[in-house]
Amino acid sequence: MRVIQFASKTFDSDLAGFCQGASVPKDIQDTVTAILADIRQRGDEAVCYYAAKFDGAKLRARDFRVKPAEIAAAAKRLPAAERKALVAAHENIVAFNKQSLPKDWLGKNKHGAQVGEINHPIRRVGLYVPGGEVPLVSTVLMTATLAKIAGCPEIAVFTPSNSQGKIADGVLAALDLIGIDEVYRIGGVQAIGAAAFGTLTVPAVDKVFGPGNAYVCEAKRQVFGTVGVDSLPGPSEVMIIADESTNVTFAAADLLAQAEHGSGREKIYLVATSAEIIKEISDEVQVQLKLISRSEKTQRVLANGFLAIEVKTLAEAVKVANYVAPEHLELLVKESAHKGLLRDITTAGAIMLGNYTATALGDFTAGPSHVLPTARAGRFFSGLRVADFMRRTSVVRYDKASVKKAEPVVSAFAAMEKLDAHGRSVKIRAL
Ligand SMILES: NC(=O)c1ccc[n+]([C@@H]2O[C@H](COP(=O)([O-])OP(=O)(O)OC[C@H]3O[C@@H](n4cnc5c(N)ncnc54)[C@H](O)[C@@H]3O)[C@@H](O)[C@H]2O)c1
Ligand SMILES: [Zn+2]
Repeated sequence: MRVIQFASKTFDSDLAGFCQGASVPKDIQDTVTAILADIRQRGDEAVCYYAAKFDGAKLRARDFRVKPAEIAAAAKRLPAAERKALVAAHENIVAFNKQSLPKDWLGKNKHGAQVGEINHPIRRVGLYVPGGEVPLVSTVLMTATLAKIAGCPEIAVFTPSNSQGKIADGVLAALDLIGIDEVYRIGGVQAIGAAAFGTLTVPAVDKVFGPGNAYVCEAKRQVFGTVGVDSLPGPSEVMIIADESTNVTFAAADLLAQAEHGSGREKIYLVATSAEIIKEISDEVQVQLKLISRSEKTQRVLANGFLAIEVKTLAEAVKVANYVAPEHLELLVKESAHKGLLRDITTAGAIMLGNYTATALGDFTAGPSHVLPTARAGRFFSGLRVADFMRRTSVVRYDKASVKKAEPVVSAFAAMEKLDAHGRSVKIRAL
């Protein structure tokens, strides 16, 4: 862990330097470029090669697609309590995300012409479900549920297998629950490349979604333009803003929870109003580290990806949060400060309010998608919503009366832009 003070002369550059560590280094960028080029050229053959290299899985192209019977069997095997959890989480996710289903609208402009917007689901979407370190069962629900609400006709899911070519039962059971049967047991850069460029076995998609490690995230960035991509959700981040009212045990547990993802590139931030609070919480982190099962990988994040920041006021904490744009932001501060912080913090992916709101509630079951921007992309991206699975077309209809009203405006623009044919095309309708 590193501690810096907001008041220090080098604070801005220290913070910038630490955040820079969340961006993708040149060697990963180059690796990704090379793999994508190979996938584009050799298709399935290259996918097999990289699945063997990175996941240890000996797959033939005809093994990529998971058979319906395998999905059904996994769903059947899932213990009742786990199935119940999937259903409960799904209910909250559906209820939350239905709220943001974009609506078509039709109105009139100042000329009296009809104007409006219509929305359509994106025809074919590719969802990435991480599975390198641990199978992210919840990511199935946090992406596929939204795609279903949007009404995407084709939903293809990509997730890495283990070295035996197997996918975790929970992931397949979640897909079964949502009713998705196009599933490919391929992950990493090779999955993103196959989804974007298409191969003989994998038809190309129109947009790729979902979180992943630095390789997956960088692959999505590089295929942007060939296909659409969502918010570049990379290795997890949490920032906790703490004051004297913070529950130290809870705060330490939440820092450890996001450090445990295990890709090793996760970032955790503790912003506190005194050095004592920082010491109490970071000591407690060390105590609780002994209680969790993934402690070795988590320790790596604690050593390299843990920044504590001492501030004098919550106004300073706001400045830090707005710069970092953390994926998850826990405001474990006195209740009287909540309203002001919600007003002033404008870049967080998701805000968790009050001592009882663990980030893990949002990860699994609260309702909003856990697919959230990282590495400061929260400055310009928001968390995944149903609208991201849709595209919009604007519609305009003039009649003779309204075109007459618009003609002088068009003629003036046509003259300014020296585009005679534009002006003429409207003038002849207004005669
Ligand atoms: N931001 C969000 O919304 C969000 C949500 C959930 C999870 N996450 C993050 O997703 C990440 C999941 O990472 P993961 O690693 O467990 O799974 P992953 O599926 O994202 O990545 C695994 C794949 O990475 C590839 N890979 C690994 N090492 C490589 C190398 N040296 N060269 C090329 N390719 C390589 C392999 O193909 C492997 O299959 C975690 O960091 C987690 O924090 C983010
Ligand atoms: Zn998490």
